[in-house]
Amino acid sequence: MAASGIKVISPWRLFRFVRASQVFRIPGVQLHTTGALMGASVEDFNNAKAQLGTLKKDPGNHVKLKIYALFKQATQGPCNTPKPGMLDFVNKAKWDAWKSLESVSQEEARQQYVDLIKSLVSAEGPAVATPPPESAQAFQSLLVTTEDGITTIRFNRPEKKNAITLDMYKELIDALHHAGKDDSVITVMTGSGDFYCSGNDLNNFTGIPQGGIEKMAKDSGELLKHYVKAYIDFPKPLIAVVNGPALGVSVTVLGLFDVVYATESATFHTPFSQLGQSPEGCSSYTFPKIMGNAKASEMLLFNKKVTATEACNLGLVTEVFPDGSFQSEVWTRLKAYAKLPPKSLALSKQLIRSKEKEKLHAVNDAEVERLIERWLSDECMQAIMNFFQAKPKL
Ligand SMILES: CCCCC/C=C/CC(=O)SCCNC(=O)CCNC(=O)[C@H](O)C(C)(C)COP(=O)(O)OP(=O)(O)OC[C@H]1O[C@@H](n2cnc3c(N)ncnc32)[C@H](O)[C@@H]1OP(=O)(O)O
Repeated sequence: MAASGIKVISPWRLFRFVRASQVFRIPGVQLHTTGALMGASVEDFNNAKAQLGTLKKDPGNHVKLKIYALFKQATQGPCNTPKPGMLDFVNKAKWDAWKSLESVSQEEARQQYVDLIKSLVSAEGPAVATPPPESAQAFQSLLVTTEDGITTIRFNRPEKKNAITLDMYKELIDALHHAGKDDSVITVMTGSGDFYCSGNDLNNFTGIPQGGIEKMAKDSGELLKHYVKAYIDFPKPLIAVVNGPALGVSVTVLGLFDVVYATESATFHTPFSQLGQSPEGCSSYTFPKIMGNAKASEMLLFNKKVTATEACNLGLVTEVFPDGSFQSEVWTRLKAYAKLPPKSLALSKQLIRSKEKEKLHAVNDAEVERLIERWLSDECMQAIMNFFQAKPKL
């Protein structure tokens, strides 16, 4: 169907509705037939063909078949190709549609084609200027784009190694909610620059706001809970493209992703005890489940930094790619994933997740409760002061 600029999908769905009737009456679309005798010019016909590509709504297979048949009839005259076999549903449906127009002249078919496209365009209402992408409008510290069925959420503070500020947590929650509802098939998280993300921005705990330090800890706890909840409840496949070192909360939530791809030089580090803190992102549950208690304890209690290959052997990372070909190999693969049937993907993910959603929410609540205490502890305050005074690298 390349010539008519349309694609017919799902042989089974097509078979079901085309089998019943070859009469094209299209509900919801009023045909403004200007009369076959007047005849549309070749220019009108070409314009209509171009307009077809601008339709925002999928007109459905029934209409697409009609468009196809009119296009063939207008450009080639009556159907003159052998009838496809009964089991070749798509080609049989197309052939039947074209064949059913054999008594229509080419000129008349051209006019009907033009009228049909006009009707579809006017059914969509007046053209509205496309707003700039939400990323450009709304987000300060993220780059969010949707292309080829993939919504990409990119941490975008490379000068601070993509550390997550309080505002950035809010932006990430918004971006995830939006991605969960948009028409993309998969969602990808990645980082700008040489880091994936250096975790919580330690400045989040340095200013003492009105209401005192207890209120700050409580508010941060609420924010963290919502942040992690956005991952637990995320309805579509969520894929991390770990382009460099990852720290703290950016590592712990990886246990809530469906797939994690990492470049060879990436590292994974959760230095909680070093910072006087405790695990979050449901890692106190997901890490032992993924890698076993002993290995999880090395990471979550004893601050062990693991390489991408080690993280892959532990089951936290799905696959590791050479640094040189990481981006091209991963994005080629993601583009192919985004062509899979979206509903099937989302429903399969939800089946997997639904078994333990309740558990994950309970773990999130418990982790946040513990962290609120930790943030008020001398151990934690001392660790943060040390970072800003001596700037020891983790
Ligand atoms: C709502 C609240 C929820 C809280 C949830 C809790 C989560 C827990 C965690 O996430 S724990 C992990 C916290 N992260 C860290 O402790 C990392 C601290 N940073 C470092 O150790 C190093 O900066 C580094 C190893 C990430 C990178 O070292 P490198 O030498 O390559 O680069 P610089 O140190 O020069 O970094 C460039 C500038 O970026 C600033 N920066 C980097 N990470 C953070 C961070 N997490 N918080 C604050 N600032 C960070 C760094 O200070 C440099 O800034 P400067 O140019 O102004 O000096």
